[in-house]
Amino acid sequence: MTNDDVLEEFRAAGALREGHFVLSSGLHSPVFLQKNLVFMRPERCERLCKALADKIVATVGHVDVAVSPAVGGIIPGYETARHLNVPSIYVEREGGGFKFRRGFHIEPGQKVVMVEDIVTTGLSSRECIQAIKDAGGDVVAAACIVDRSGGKVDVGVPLIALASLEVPAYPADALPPELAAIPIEDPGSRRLKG
Ligand SMILES: O=P(O)(O)OC[C@H]1O[C@H](OP(=O)(O)OP(=O)(O)O)[C@H](O)[C@@H]1O
Ligand SMILES: O=C(O)c1cc(=O)[nH]c(=O)[nH]1
Ligand SMILES: [Mg+2]
Repeated sequence: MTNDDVLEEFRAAGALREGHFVLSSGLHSPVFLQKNLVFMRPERCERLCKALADKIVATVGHVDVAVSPAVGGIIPGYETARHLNVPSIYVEREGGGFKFRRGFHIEPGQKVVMVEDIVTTGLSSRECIQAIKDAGGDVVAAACIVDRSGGKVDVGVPLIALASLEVPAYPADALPPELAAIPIEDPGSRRLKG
């Protein structure tokens, strides 16, 4: 799948949103990829994740397990694991950091691919990779559907992105005036309170 093919799945699902969004990292952006509107269609999710699984195998060969960061990573992690024919587990936020819960665990030395939905600064990916390493896993690669950094982020392991885009994102104190004039949406789960 090309970058355009991937973007077309987002466009056709109404998932390429324009406005004023605060991202998981705290950066502000005029564009948001509302991946859930893509993943809610099993056939779209399957096309993207099969292509991602093929790219993972072509890049690093066999892995033992796929691990994703909740919430956004769970569905693409599961679907990618299905095409890799490996188990799919996830970490979730507890007291700020990512933790394995629900009986999920890593066998010592297992080869892990960390599967994210969207990468912007790579912060969530790095946090997830650290949790996998702390649990004894050997993280051979990270993978994502869209890398919004255009290949610039460093997550400490090779990052396999199905599509790579450069999307503008600004610190809160450096907003262009046309963005500052639009009301803010905060669509992610990082700042959700119980
Ligand atoms: O590369 P980063 O700067 O970390 O940004 C990308 C992360 O942001 C989103 O998650 P978010 O924390 O918004 O919650 P969600 O998974 O529930 O959407 C997305 O799912 C990635 O995990
Ligand atoms: O950086 C993010 O939080 C982010 C960006 C994006 O386009 N989509 C998303 O789900 N998260
Ligand atoms: Mg996420």
